[in-house]
Amino acid sequence: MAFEVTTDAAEQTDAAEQADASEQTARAALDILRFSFVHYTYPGASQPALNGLSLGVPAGKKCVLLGHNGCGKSTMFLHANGIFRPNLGQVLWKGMAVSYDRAHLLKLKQKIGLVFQDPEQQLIAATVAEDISYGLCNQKLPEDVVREKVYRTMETFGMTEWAETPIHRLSLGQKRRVALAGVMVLEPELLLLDEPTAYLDQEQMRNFVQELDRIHAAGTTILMATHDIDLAFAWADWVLVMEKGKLVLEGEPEAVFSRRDTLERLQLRTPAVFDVWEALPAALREEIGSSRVPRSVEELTAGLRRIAASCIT
Ligand SMILES: Nc1ncnc2c1ncn2[C@@H]1O[C@H](COP(=O)(O)OP(=O)(O)OP(=O)(O)O)[C@@H](O)[C@H]1O
Repeated sequence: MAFEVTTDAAEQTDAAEQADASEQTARAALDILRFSFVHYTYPGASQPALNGLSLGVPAGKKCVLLGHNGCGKSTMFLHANGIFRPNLGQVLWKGMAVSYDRAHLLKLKQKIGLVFQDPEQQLIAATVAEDISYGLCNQKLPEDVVREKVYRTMETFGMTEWAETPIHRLSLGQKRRVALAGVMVLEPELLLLDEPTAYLDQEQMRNFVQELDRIHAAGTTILMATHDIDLAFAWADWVLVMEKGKLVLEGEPEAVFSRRDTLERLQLRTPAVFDVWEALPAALREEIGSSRVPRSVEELTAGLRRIAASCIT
């Protein structure tokens, strides 16, 4: 199901409004993070970056955040873990309004890990091991605990051999992985990733997505901002779409990408596999036998190969 978010009351009947409201209330209880009517304008800017943003991140899901350049995705992330404070409205963590005193913010930053778009913004220490230990040292943990956690994380991320490597010697893909490891070492409950796959090659992208799936399987909710529509469709189980600082559409991937009119208006394309699937004759789709649209070209090709094989035998 996809929910199109409209602020025009005239577009909604009373009954639909009531159904929407109870649906929203029920869903809000399942959200790990919630934005409630958040407004934010950068100092000196003429337009708001967040313009009454209300959205929820459902606990336990793999979520993507889509939207045109400048629609407010990064600004939303900076509000999520308290780096920015709304001019108006509220950010809620597990149903509780975020409190902006130092002690609470420090705790919030452990629970909500943010990986920036540009790893250079995040990596500050001289070597990989030092960088991964940075957040733990800030928590003033005993040295042996820090060492153990850093080693375990480097092992999980397959980077023990880089421990003493200077950060500036790493490739972009490697820097991205170190930045992710530096956030994951703090064991956040929610991981926010700002365009993590931009400029990665196919192999790096596959490895990165596998790492995310492992992180998610271990119990972390993930919200990834991306411009990669095919990745969004293949990976996510919940999709949020923003426009001009507001949420305009949300739902399961198939439902969201069925809203062609809305997506066209937002100048967002549909996933390639979605278009190919819709162009196939209904009989062929039935024969492939999937109860849902295949999530990737590989999945669709596997279905077509199965049919081709059964025709030959
Ligand atoms: N430091 C800043 N000062 C003033 N305006 C800013 C600043 N950072 C962002 N903005 C403006 O705020 C709006 C939202 O920007 P934001 O970076 O959050 O968008 P985005 O959706 O993450 O974009 P992209 O997809 O290009 O990364 C844009 O209009 C942008 O120009």
